[in-house]
Amino acid sequence: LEGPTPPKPGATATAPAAAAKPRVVIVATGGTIAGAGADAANSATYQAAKVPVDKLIAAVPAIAQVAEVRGEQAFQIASESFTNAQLIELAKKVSALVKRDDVDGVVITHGTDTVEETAYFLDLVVKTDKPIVMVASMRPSTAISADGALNLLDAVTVAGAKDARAKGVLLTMNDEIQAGRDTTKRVNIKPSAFFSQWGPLGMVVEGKTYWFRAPVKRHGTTSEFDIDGIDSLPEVAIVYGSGNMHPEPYTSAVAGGAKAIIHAGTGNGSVAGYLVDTLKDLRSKGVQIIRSSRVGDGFVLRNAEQPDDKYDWVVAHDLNPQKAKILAAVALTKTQDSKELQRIFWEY
Ligand SMILES: NC(=O)CC[C@H](N)C(=O)O
Repeated sequence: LEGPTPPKPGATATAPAAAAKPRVVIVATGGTIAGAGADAANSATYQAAKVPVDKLIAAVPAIAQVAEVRGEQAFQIASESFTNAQLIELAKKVSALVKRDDVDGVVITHGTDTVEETAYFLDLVVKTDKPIVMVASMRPSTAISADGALNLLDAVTVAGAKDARAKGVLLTMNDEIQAGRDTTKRVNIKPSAFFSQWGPLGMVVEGKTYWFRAPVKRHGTTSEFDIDGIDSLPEVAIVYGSGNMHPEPYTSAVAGGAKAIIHAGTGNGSVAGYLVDTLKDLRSKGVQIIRSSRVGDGFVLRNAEQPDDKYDWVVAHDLNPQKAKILAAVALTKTQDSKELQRIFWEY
């Protein structure tokens, strides 16, 4: 019988090197994931944006097994208070981080209320294939069955995963990996708050990613937009459709500086007959009219319900009003041409 090959004379035995852990930066912005309540029974009554990032990381020791992490406190706010100025500041910070050789991925802790807007904004303007993963929670850290700790661990896992590269900005919550472009807050009181009509991209379970689909819309390195060249965003207003409307919400939005109006229309982005002249008039003054829908799912068809070609209006494709607002603002930094705007709404 042959035994193991004896080492060659002069060779030194070395232990196999431990695989280097991915280096992930956690950029904290506030929200419920950093929230604290008076009592463990307070799952919905608490103050958001209280716990600093280093404490969030220290509360999940398992993170150290998954990645080498460090935290940066960008803001400490509830996400409904995000303005364009903060969106731009955050995107520039993330853009600088992903350019560094010592950063493999970025996690952003955020409030759930507008995380879908921030996720889509970063998806459009940060030119990178490195994973950028949004994370949030529905229960504050002090609550029984708080969801933030596992969500954060999962987000770091995804941000450090090679197979998460080039998939656009992601959102990791409730074991699911959602596309930042598609995902939207659908339930305002349960940990299963986020949903995409096209389904999650994958799941993260016990430190492993499992993928089922990939985004086809332009994002990251395939996007024509770059935060490094954007210093401000134009005003875009959303007007919510219902029965018995009046023109003033549209006209006063424009008087307040809106360069585009997202019509969150009924059904397939329909417009009340008595409002059509108001919208045509605003378009003739240079305001972009973009038809989205107050219905959560589906997509608005061009020239269905209203003759968009004739009126020179744009349709928001499958983007809900708040996502359409983000894309319109980003697109208007580059073009004022409605045909270009429509092309962008098909491609992103
Ligand atoms: N679950 C949450 O994060 C909501 C808290 C708060 N309104 C925010 O969006 O920051």
